[in-house]
Amino acid sequence: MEHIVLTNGLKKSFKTQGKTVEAVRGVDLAVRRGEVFGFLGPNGAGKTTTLRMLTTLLTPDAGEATLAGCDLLKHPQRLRERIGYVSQAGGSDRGMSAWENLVLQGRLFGMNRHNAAAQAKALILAFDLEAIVDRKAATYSGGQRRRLDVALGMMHRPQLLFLDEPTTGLDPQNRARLWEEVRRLRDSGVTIFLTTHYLDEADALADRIAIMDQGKIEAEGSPRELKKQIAGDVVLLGLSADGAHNEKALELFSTQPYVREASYEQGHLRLYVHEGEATLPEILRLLDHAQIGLKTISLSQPTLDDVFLRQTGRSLQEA
Ligand SMILES: Nc1ncnc2c1ncn2[C@@H]1O[C@H](COP(=O)(O)OP(=O)(O)OP(=O)(O)O)[C@@H](O)[C@H]1O
Repeated sequence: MEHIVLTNGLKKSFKTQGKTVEAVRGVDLAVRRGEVFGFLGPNGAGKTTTLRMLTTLLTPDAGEATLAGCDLLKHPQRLRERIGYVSQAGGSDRGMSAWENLVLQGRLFGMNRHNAAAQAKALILAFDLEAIVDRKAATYSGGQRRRLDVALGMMHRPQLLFLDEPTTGLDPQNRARLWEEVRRLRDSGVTIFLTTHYLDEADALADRIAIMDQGKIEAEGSPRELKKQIAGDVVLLGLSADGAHNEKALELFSTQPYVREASYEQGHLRLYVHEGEATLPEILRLLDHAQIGLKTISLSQPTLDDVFLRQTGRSLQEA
């Protein structure tokens, strides 16, 4: 298996107002060539700091990395030519049109006028920007501007494209459209390294994901593999009981043979069970018997949030 990104023990701390923040505390990542790699984690987990190190914008305190065949520390310049980076803010100049932005970007990467124009034309078609190509970027909708940002990141034909939260702020339609474009880029051979807050996005788009929390990688694998670790179903019980009852309910269910794991948080008892449908009547019977009131009950397949919850004891949505 060829890896396009391999990191070993990457670390970065910041000192502010006499305090040290360990933003990244020894990160090992392996991204395969040609995949969409989703990088997930709550606010402040260290995703952007990792991304900024990998894209040469920040020097690591320790560790090493190889990207697209280049050593991060020894050959940053060569590495920059092989990767693209689309930051959260995007890279377009709003006073210029899509066409001007793209051609300028190509020229900045050392392309001659002819090559820059040819690549700009191809990207305008690929990202469906024909209708607005001569208008100033300041007049674009959020979705149009994002498409231009990604096109700009692709101008110098990178092998590896970093997208930092590409769909934040987009409406569902534009999100779906960008997902399609990311898939098409992947199908054309580009490796995509994507950070996101959205679990459904990582689930739908990423071939493999890494979940980061508090500066460390907590889990890595395909969404399917990760969810398989939590075999079975998740039953979520909304209890109307008070604190003492909740303790009792947790204790009660923890000892049932069909419950693999039970946890309690914010009024909800979460049970990981082998076969949800078959165990529901038994769960209801037990609650009734113990005289514990029930407000809601739901049965679902495990999500990436359940994976995160299991690793960290917190919900990614809430974190
Ligand atoms: N330049 C800096 N100076 C001081 N602290 C920093 C700096 N950059 C990041 N940090 C801190 O490092 C930690 C990790 O931040 P980082 O931006 O990498 O997280 P993130 O996972 O990208 O979060 P988000 O999803 O909110 O963008 C946070 O505690 C943050 O406050």
